[in-house]
Amino acid sequence: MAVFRDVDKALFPIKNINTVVKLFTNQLEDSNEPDLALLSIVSGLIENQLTSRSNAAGQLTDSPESNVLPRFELEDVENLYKKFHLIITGSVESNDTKSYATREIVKKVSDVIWNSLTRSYYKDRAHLQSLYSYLTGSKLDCFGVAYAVVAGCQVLGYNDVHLALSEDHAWVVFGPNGSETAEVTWHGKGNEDKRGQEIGKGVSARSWLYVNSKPVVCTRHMEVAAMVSAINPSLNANVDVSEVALLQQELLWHLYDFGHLKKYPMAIGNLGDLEEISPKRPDISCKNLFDEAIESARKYYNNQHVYPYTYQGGYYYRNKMYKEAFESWANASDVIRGYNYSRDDEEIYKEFLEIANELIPYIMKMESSGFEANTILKKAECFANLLKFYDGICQWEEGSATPVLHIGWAKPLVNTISKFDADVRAQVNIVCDNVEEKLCSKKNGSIFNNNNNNNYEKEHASTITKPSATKQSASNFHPTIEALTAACS
Ligand SMILES: CC1(C)CN=C(N2CCN(c3ncnc4sc(C(F)(F)C(F)(F)F)cc34)CC2)S1
Repeated sequence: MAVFRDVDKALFPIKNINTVVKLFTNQLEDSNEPDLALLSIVSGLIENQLTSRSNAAGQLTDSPESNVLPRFELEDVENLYKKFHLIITGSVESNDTKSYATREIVKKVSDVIWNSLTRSYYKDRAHLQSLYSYLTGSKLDCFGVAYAVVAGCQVLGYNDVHLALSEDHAWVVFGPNGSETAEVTWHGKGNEDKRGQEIGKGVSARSWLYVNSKPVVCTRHMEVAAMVSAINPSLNANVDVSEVALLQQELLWHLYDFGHLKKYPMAIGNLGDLEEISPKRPDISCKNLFDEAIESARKYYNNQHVYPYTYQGGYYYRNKMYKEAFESWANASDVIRGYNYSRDDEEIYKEFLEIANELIPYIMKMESSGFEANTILKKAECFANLLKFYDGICQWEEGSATPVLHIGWAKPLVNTISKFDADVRAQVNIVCDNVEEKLCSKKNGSIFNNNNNNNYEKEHASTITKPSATKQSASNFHPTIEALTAACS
C-alpha cells in the first residue's frame, strides 16, 4: 500500500507556503527518491485551489507576509495519493524483480493514464499538468501525461524510467543507461499520437521538436524541477496569484541551490523570469540566470536549444537593451539554422515570427521616432546581427519539406533593413566564402557544422568573438539575405 511517510504527515494541515517548501525539501533531501506522485498532488491541489474562480474574490488572506493559505488537509492528499496507487498497481504488475522496465510495461502505464482521461476537453487549458488534475478531473495536458507515466513507473518500482524533455515535447527513456526511448503522450493538434514508438529516427530527428537527440534527460530531482516549472500561477490571462508564483520561485531556488537545475536550461530561464518580476536573491540577478541557461545549453546540449536565447532576448527587449537583444536573437537563429523545419515545429516558428514581425519592427519604430543619440540604427554590429538573424531563418528553410518564409515576412524585413543608414550598412562586410561547401554540410545528414563531434564548447571556445567595431564580417549568408542587402546598398 502507498507509503505516506510520517515526517510528511506531520506537516499537515498545510497553512502556508513555507510548509509546502518544507514538504518538498524533505522529499528532495532525503536519501531515497522524491515521491513524484505526492509532490504533484500537493502542488496541484494548492495551484488549483488558489487559481480557481472561487478565489477570484481574493479570499486568499489578509496577511501576505506569512504567506497564509487556506488549510490543506492531510486526508485530501492521502486519499488522492492512495487513488493513484490503486489505479496504477491495479492495472500493471509491480517490479518485484528489480529489473529494467520494458517497452510493454511503459506502454501499459501510458495506456492506463491515456484510457482514464476524459474523452474530449480543451487540452491547452491551464492547470491540467498535475496529478491533482488527473485524479480529480481526469484531465491532463501533454506534459502532464508524460509526467504521470513516470510517476506511475516510480510507484511500480521501475526506477529506470525517466522523463526526457525537448523544448516542446516530452517522452521517456528507460533500460540500461536510459538507452531506450518511448513516446508516451501526444504532441500538437490533430497529430496521431505515436505512443509506444521509439523517438524519431526519420526526418523528425532533424526537426527542432526532438532537438537533434539532445533532450534534457531528467533525474528524479529534475523531474521535480519539471513539475515545479509546470506550476501555473495564472488566475486568468492577465493576473497571476502571487502566492503560487512565490511558491514556484522558492521551490526553483531550492532546486537551483542543490544543483538540480544545472542541466536544465528552461528551468533556469523560468527562474530568471520570476526573478525579473520579483527579485529574491541580491547576489544572483535575472540576467545572470539567463546567461547561465545559455551556458548550460552550450555545455550539455551542444548549443542545440533555442529557448535560452529567447529568454535572454526577451529580457533585453523588455529592458530596452536593443543591441543586446539583436545579438541574442541572432544566436537563437544560429541554433535553428541547423534544423529542418517540420510541421511539428509550429511553436518555435511562432517564436521567430513574433520576433521578426512584432518585436523587431517595434524596436525600429522606437529607434527611428526621436533623435536617439545612441540609436542602434548607427551601429553596424546591430545590422550584422539582424542579417544573421534573418539568414538563420532562411537556412532553416533550406532543405526543409515545409516552407518557413512567406510574403508576410518580407515587408517587415525590407522595412527593417532600410531603416539602417547606407553608410552603416556599408560597414557590414559580407564575406561570401565557399557558401556551397558550408551549406552542404546540412544536407549530408550532419545537420550541424561541427562535423558531428558534437562538442559545441570545444568547437567554439576559441571562435566566439564579437564582430570588430568597424568591419563586421558576416560570411556565408543565404542568397536571399545577400540579395536583399545588395538591393539596399
Ligand atoms: C523564452 C520562452 C518563450 C519563455 N517561456 C518559455 N517556456 C516556458 C517554460 N517551458 C518549459 N519550462 C520547463 N520545462 C519544460 S518541458 C517543456 C516541454 F517539453 F515542452 C513539455 F514538456 F512538453 F511541456 C516545456 C518546458 C517551455 C518554454 S520559452
